[in-house]
Amino acid sequence: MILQFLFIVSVILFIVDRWKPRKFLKLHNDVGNYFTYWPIFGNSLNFTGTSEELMNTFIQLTIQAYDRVHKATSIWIMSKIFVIISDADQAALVLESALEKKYVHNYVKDLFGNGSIFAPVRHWHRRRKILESTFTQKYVNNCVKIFERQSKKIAELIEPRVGKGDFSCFDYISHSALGSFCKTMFGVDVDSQRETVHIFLNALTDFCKITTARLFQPWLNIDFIYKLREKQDNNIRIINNFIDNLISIKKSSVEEGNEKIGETNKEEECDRDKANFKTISELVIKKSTEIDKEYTDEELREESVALALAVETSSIGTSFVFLLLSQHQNVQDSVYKEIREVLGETEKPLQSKDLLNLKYTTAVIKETLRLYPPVPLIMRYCENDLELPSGLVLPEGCNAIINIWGIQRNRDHWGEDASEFNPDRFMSERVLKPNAFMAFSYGSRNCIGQQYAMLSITTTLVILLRRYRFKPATNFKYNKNNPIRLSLDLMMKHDDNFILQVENRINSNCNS
Ligand code: HEM
Repeated sequence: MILQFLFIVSVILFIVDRWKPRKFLKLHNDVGNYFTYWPIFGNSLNFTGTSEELMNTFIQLTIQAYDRVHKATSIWIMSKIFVIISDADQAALVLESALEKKYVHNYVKDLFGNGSIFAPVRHWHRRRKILESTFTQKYVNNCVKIFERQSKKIAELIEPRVGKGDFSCFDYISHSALGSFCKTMFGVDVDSQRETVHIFLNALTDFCKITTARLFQPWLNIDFIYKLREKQDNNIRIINNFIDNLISIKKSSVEEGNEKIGETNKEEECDRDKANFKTISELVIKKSTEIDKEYTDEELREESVALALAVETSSIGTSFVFLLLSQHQNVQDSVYKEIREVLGETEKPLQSKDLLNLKYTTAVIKETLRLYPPVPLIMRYCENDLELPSGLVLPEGCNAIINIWGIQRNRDHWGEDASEFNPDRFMSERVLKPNAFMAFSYGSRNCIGQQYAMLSITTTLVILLRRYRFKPATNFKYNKNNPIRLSLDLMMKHDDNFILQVENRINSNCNS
């Protein structure tokens, strides 16, 4: 029975493979790649293997793109064509004109529904309007107190790791960022629930891993063979339960007149009152009511799950910054020096205006996100024919992959030293090509949380660098011949889980 089914499916796929639309065949002819094409599978067999191998395949496609007329490659994922764009101007046009994320939305909708990040455009307009009115610079400035408190908790938690050799900083950072998110989104403190947070973050990571595998290897969607649906359903259940629980705590606290918001303590409440702090959930509900009708619990959950994923992106960015600082001691010294000069010796509460004055620190964060963008690619769907500046036409119905990784390392935009870590390039008045920095994307569907992410990363840097010096992990010095190992699972991470070492600054010799 199974064999018969597989035979019929193979015949159908073979026919589909032979009769691809002419416009797509022409597109592949104009763009193409150097990989082997397999009947039925197209290039998708190149995307099997570990998350690290997937990232390496992607890097190879980027290198191929640099040598091609349109600075792009095209791949067949079974019978679907994807054009991978590695030039800033070509990408900018696609990001401005093609707003749909149809292909990827199909794979993630069971979890994110119409949550803003992947939402179909008909839902996205309203969601974007609501979020945009919330994530203003003014609002984000008020979140600094929460970022500061959470970062101090990381500082306490890593204390036992001081001088004890290699450890991964990622889990500490990611727990803390989720803590900030739960506080800013719902006013709920989850710090005492480390195990629940851990299970939630693992489910989110596993969801991304399975989704990425399925995106590039569509046969993994045959559930009765691969049994991934059950795993994915379990991940979704864990993630939704966690968020639903936060929503219900928030709701009951509102009903009880904000008497007890989660496990908020008195001192924190006092701070919140001072800043007249409203949670993101309060603001989005208010805005949705003003626009048309109040967010349902389901809408609020979808948006919250999307934002939790976005916050995980920020944790990855923060961890890359620490990884690079551990490798570049001179840069770490300069950041520390700037922190002392701008913020002084005493540990006054941090103010966003001071953090925004940390120009070199900001340059270090941007340079890190340039070389190691946590979201290295974005998929968009072309609903109409789209002519790019190079003359290439992306026909209606094809998918474009914006190769943020490739654009941010393209020598045409960044010069011959494009793959070197040099924060000074963001200190100069004139960045070589401003739209080539796309870590937060570009155009009307760009990242809403850019200021939130930048301030939260800066706060964590300030708090941890004041107290600690970060050193490379044993026997690990990266260079051209020994690059940082990367993995790709919707987001890009360090495959060795951001391993480094930590010392007390007070005891370290270079304390200037
Ligand atoms: C270093 C951290 C971050 C990076 C690198 C990043 C990057 C991105 C990228 C590449 C996109 C896709 C945009 C597109 O499709 O064109 C995006 C979308 C988005 N991000 Fe971020 N993000 C970060 C942190 C955050 C944070 C902390 C939040 C909120 C708390 C956030 C909220 C969003 C939202 C809501 C969208 C969807 C925007 C839309 O579709 O209109 N992001 N982000």
